[in-house]
Amino acid sequence: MESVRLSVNINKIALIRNSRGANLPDLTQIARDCEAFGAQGITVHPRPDERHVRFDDLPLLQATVRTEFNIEGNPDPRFLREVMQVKPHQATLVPDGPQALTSDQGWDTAKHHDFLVDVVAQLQSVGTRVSIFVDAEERFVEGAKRVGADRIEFYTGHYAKVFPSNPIEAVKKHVHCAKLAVELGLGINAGHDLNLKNLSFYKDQVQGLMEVSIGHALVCDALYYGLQNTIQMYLRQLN
Ligand SMILES: CC(=O)[C@@H](O)[C@H](O)COP(=O)(O)O
Ligand SMILES: NCC(=O)COP(=O)(O)O
Repeated sequence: MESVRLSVNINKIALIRNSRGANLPDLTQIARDCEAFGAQGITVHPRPDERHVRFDDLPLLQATVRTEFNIEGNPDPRFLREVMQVKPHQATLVPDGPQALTSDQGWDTAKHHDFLVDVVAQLQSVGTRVSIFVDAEERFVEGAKRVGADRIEFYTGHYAKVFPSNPIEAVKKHVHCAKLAVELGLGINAGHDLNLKNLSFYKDQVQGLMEVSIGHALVCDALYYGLQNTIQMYLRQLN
């Protein structure tokens, strides 16, 4: 069985860089190093205020990343234009509003059906695989299939909150919806607040999981263990 791929989200590295205005740390070097340390993908999530990764980072990262480049975000006109120019391997559509502190829910794929059909088709027309960020609810998974997505990404923020007190309850809907996604022929990614404590349980329970994207906890762990060790520690959870 293939192991689950680790895509490192480097938004928080960009946040540090932006706090001083110069190019330290160098985001493209970080992406290169993450890959050299074992990351199987690089994820970024440009937001309208560009407080993390900026839109002008995207072409440089596309030229740098040798594994899989995944751009996440709300497909407003600017996001869609920039991502279609860059043509990453994967785009993950996330419904965050412009003021969102961080992602806190997935799409209502029925309510936004027509919009998503259009955006998914546009991105696929330039060769980009499209994943849709959803909560683990049957109706949202079915809706993702209906809009033509290639994959779903399960929002794992709620899982991460409940996991410490009740891991089985926390993962229940994900296990169920993953089976449905596999039946529907959708690939499965997952992310948000995954960490060294909750990752291996999630991976063991959720059959069909292909990829996780992890940023916040991984960057926090790297402050203590260093980036190379930390990436290896996350990879061990996935193998
Ligand atoms: C969709 C998702 O969960 C991630 O893209 C996350 O939102 C990134 O987090 P930050 O932008 O808060 O680092
Ligand atoms: N798609 C989730 C992601 O990229 C990272 O989320 P987090 O680990 O920063 O919470």
